[in-house]
Amino acid sequence: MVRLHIEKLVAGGLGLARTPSGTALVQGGLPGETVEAELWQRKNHLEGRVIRVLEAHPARYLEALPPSADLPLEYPYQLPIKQLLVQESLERIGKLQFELAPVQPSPSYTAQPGLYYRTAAQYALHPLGGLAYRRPRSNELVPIPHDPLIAEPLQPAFELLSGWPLANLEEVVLRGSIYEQKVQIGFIGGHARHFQKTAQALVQEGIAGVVWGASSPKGRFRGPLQHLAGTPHLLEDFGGVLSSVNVQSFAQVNPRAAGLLFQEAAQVVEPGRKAVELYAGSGVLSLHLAHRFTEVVAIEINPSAVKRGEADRDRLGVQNLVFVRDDARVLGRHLPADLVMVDPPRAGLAPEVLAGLLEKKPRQILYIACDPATWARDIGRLVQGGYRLRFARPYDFYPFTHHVEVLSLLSL
Ligand SMILES: C[S@@+](CC[C@H](N)C(=O)[O-])C[C@H]1O[C@@H](n2cnc3c(N)ncnc32)[C@H](O)[C@@H]1O
Repeated sequence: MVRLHIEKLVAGGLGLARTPSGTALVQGGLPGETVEAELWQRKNHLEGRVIRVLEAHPARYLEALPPSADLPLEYPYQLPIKQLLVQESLERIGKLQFELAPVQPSPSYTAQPGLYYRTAAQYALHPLGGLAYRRPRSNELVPIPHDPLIAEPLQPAFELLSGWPLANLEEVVLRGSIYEQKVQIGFIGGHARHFQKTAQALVQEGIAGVVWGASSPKGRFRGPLQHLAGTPHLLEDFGGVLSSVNVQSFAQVNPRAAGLLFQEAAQVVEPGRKAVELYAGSGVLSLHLAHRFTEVVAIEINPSAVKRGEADRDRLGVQNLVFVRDDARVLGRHLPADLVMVDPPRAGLAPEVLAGLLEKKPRQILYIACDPATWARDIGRLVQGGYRLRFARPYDFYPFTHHVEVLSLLSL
């Protein structure tokens, strides 16, 4: 066991500390804290985990939070940490000196800033009843009697499920809408036919809809899926664009913060003839930008997201947007374009996408990222390939966690 002083948080939410044997990256401490940690050797650095906090950060948040909340600090203190984390990722991984615009805080949903913002959450079922979280990087189940990160419309559903007998299930998923003040539930695992009656009873209790998904090694809702009861989707307001959301496909979990990002994205790009969005989900970003282009193509792999996007487009009367259900790696077929927008999963851009961008060289690339490390890697490569980074701003979509979103614009 060693005593360490945590200097700062780095990408991945790990605390960086210096030791006589080299740099250590530890899980569980906050910048400025003195901790006792156990360490082990990784390739070229030490890694570890905090066992005890010896001198806590004066603004440490002391109320109970779920284990995913790895930044337990009073809200205003979280923001400079995220700003620095993105800035340092860009310098260390992207090898770029560039001054970021100041972090955009999450808008408040209640009188308590930073809490009650998430409109989606997944829980495991504790063997002794109630909902539980899997501790990050382990299989340990931690019971959670209350989750102050989920938005208010999800709270009654959380209570209901906590006391409901839900045998033979692996996970429950919640997706709510602040706009509609309603919630959908997803059941994962077991057999759909065992949950028909439960689903109907939940709808009678006020749940808007229930969907079942088979447990699949490919991931949540990547196997067989069945709609069990109630409505198939909800509407949510993302910065003035009403977009459909459902439990089984991706949508941003902090709608007000995402709405601000989409609005700023629409302002920072130069208008043009054609825009292509890769990793488009249901195309909320394209819907925000469509009026600035003659033609917009949104490419997304998930069929449910494409279906929702097409319905949203028609409901909103947007006529210059087409969806293509395909892999982002086919981007070459849709270029040239004046703008390519990307919002990839945490792994960042697929090598084929990066190569396609560098070959076809669209004039502008709008890059939205949920992982600063892979974003910085990709930005570094695009800059090496001739682009200039023009604008980048961290957005706090995920208060009380180390996660941070980035909006950025590159051009030739
Ligand atoms: C971070 S989400 C962004 C969605 C959307 N921009 C939004 O804000 O709602 C990433 C999206 O990429 C999609 N996706 C993942 N891999 C893909 C691929 N290889 N080709 C196309 N879409 C992909 C996922 O289904 C998901 O909808």
